[in-house]
Amino acid sequence: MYYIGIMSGTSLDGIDVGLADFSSSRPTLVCTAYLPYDEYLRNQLLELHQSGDDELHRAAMLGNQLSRLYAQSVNSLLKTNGIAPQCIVAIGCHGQTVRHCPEPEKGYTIQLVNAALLAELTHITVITDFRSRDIAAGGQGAPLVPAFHQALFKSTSRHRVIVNIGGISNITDLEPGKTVIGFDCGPGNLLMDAWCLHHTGQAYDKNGEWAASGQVIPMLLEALFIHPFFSLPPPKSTGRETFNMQWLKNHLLDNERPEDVQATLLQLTATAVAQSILNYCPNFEEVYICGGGARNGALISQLTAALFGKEVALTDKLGVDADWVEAYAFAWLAQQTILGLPSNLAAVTGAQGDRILGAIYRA
Ligand SMILES: Nc1ncnc2c1ncn2[C@@H]1O[C@H](COP(=O)(O)OP(=O)(O)OP(=O)(O)O)[C@@H](O)[C@H]1O
Ligand SMILES: CC(=O)N[C@H]1[C@@H]2OC[C@@H](O2)[C@@H](O)[C@@H]1O[C@H](C)C(=O)O
Repeated sequence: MYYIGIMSGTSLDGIDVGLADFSSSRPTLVCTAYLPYDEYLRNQLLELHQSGDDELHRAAMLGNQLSRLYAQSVNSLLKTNGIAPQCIVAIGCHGQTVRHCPEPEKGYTIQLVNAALLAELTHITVITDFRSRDIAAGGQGAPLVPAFHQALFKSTSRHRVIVNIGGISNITDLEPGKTVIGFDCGPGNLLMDAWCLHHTGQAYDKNGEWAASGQVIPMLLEALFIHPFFSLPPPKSTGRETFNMQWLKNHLLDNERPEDVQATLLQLTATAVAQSILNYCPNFEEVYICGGGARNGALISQLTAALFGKEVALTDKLGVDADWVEAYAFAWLAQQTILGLPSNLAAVTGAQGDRILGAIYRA
């Protein structure tokens, strides 16, 4: 029996679907699919990150549209691989984050998805809304993948750090014999993506080549790092509310060369991740990267340099393709919910305790 994980993350690039088998002591990712968002959908989602006219209706319509795309991705993955829907215990569907506000008292987080519709269209049990329970228990509701990193990647002898570089970047510290910690470091790719799109028309800077053609602007880098999120101790999580194009523009003089700004943004991501590791995982031995940022060679070089040349590899080396860790994680989170097991780590999110996450929509 299998589980499916669906992740559509803060990069707003598209939908990752992974089908996993947890039935043996060695879990496997059986097959995967990716469906990119078109520009119109991406822009509609971006607009919903701020208040605007008739936003409840627009949010509901986008939840429906996303769920149809999720269902299409799942159904075609099953068809292509000759797997019947009855073989899937549940789908863990993250949804599309459009607001994340984990502050005490007014805490909430919104991931768009119509899970009822997804269950109808796939005939499979759907689990969603993984973050709300953790927030209700006083936590950040994010990051949630550290529990999965622990389950899959923890070693009894080597001190590993797992780094996810998606729209936002986050780390998980897997020190043998110690409680797992993890938190969001700051921007991953989202500022680089937005700047690149604005100046080159490309959705992202392939392999960081454009950034590598520029020079870091030290004063801009320093100004960006003044944001209090970077020095805030964990638990902490963030999103597009905090790091967005407007925030970047507030720091620009408008006479910078675009490629120099891109180089600075790449350095911002690399340094934010490196500082997080050096400050909170000082005895680390190995760093493994996942998420789309793993495909940015220039970023990985800067990160490696900032970590004084310590070993930095992709999670591929641990047996999981860097592109699929998050979708795999949501399949695992779905299994935790079905088994009635907690899947937040209170030490990571700051919740009052471990909680069973997710809302279940039965097939
Ligand atoms: N070849 C590449 N070169 C440079 N960057 C890349 C490459 N491939 C992907 N990326 C970057 O990775 C991003 C997608 O990453 P990913 O799929 O991990 O994001 P996500 O799921 O939205 O993230 P999260 O939820 O963790 O914030 C793209 O928007 C792009 O910035
Ligand atoms: C609110 C939200 O959607 N947060 C995402 C985002 O993308 C990366 C980082 O910020 C992480 O905190 C989280 O996603 C992953 C899947 C997590 O919860 O671990």
